[in-house]
Amino acid sequence: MCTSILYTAGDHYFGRNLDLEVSFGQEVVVTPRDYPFDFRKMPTLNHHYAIIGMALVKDNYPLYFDGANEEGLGMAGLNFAGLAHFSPVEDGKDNVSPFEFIPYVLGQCKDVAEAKKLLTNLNLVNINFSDQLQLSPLHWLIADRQGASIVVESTQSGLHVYDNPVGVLTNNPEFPSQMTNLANYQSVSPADPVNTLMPKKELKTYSRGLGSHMLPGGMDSESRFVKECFTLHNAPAGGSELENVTNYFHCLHAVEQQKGLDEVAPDTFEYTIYSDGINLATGTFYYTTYENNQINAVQMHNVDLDAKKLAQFPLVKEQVINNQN
Ligand SMILES: C[C@H](CCC(=O)NCC(=O)O)[C@H]1CC[C@H]2[C@@H]3[C@H](O)C[C@@H]4C[C@H](O)CC[C@]4(C)[C@H]3CC[C@]12C
Repeated sequence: MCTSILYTAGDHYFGRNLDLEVSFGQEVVVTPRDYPFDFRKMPTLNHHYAIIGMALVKDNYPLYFDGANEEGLGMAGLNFAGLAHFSPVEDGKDNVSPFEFIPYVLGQCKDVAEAKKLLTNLNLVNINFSDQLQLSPLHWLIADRQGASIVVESTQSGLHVYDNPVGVLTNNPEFPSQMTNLANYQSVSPADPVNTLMPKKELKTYSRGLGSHMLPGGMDSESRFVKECFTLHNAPAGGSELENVTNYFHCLHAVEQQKGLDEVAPDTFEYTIYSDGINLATGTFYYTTYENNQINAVQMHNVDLDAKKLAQFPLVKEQVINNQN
């Protein structure tokens, strides 16, 4: 499972938890402006916006899991198993495979409004990257540095682009169903509850935090969607980049999966392999890994964005303990 968010605190911060039982060997990858993006059915993009994000580089092709471009448009692919449907190539359509979708959008669009325009003739097609790396059943969260966000889902009933008023995406069910389910949790609150159960009787509160007693806490995607909406929309805005980044990672880590809690096969557990976030205004990309709670950063503009080669930063996976004596 995965969770992706857009946190607003002066600047906008975008990223995700990647929850899975196996690692693909992903790293932080910057694709400079003149690094050609070849597409199977669309013309090559020889010049495009530079992109920073988490990717697996295969045969010199950056297979992005999530990322953002130099204009502050971000995008993340999350599992949408059993519901994602990718079609055959159709003449007259913009035929793009899911593995090309992040470079296709981030390479050309500076904000959500431009992305929406680009998507009007899109057909997400069932073309594998290779026999070894077949299509993943994904849906996507796209967000920009003005705070707009949309969800893109390609299902049996066609391509759907939804405005996302909450800035959160997890996995199944479809986005509109997740939004409908939220209504069940409207009374969840950081404040003490008001006794509407028996208004004329006194009920003593026995604990702090009772306003969130009904908040779901399961690993499943519906529970994480509700929990993250509550966490994100009650998170304070910090007064500095350091405070904002700290708050941002608390929001993501609130729904992280620890090893041992989500068994996907006998004795095999999905866990939060990494959490990442980019300040969409400055291009600083931050991440933590399961093994290393320290926040690491790669600043996109410290890389030569006119270079000819990809810039690759292997993840720092070693735990760092600040020994005080
Ligand atoms: C499985 C995860 C999504 C995490 C998630 O939701 N997990 C588990 C669950 O819910 O079951 C997705 C997100 C991005 C995906 C990768 C990217 O799309 C890039 C690449 C695309 C190729 O078609 C397949 C491999 C490859 C490398 C994908 C493998 C599966 C990834 C890593």
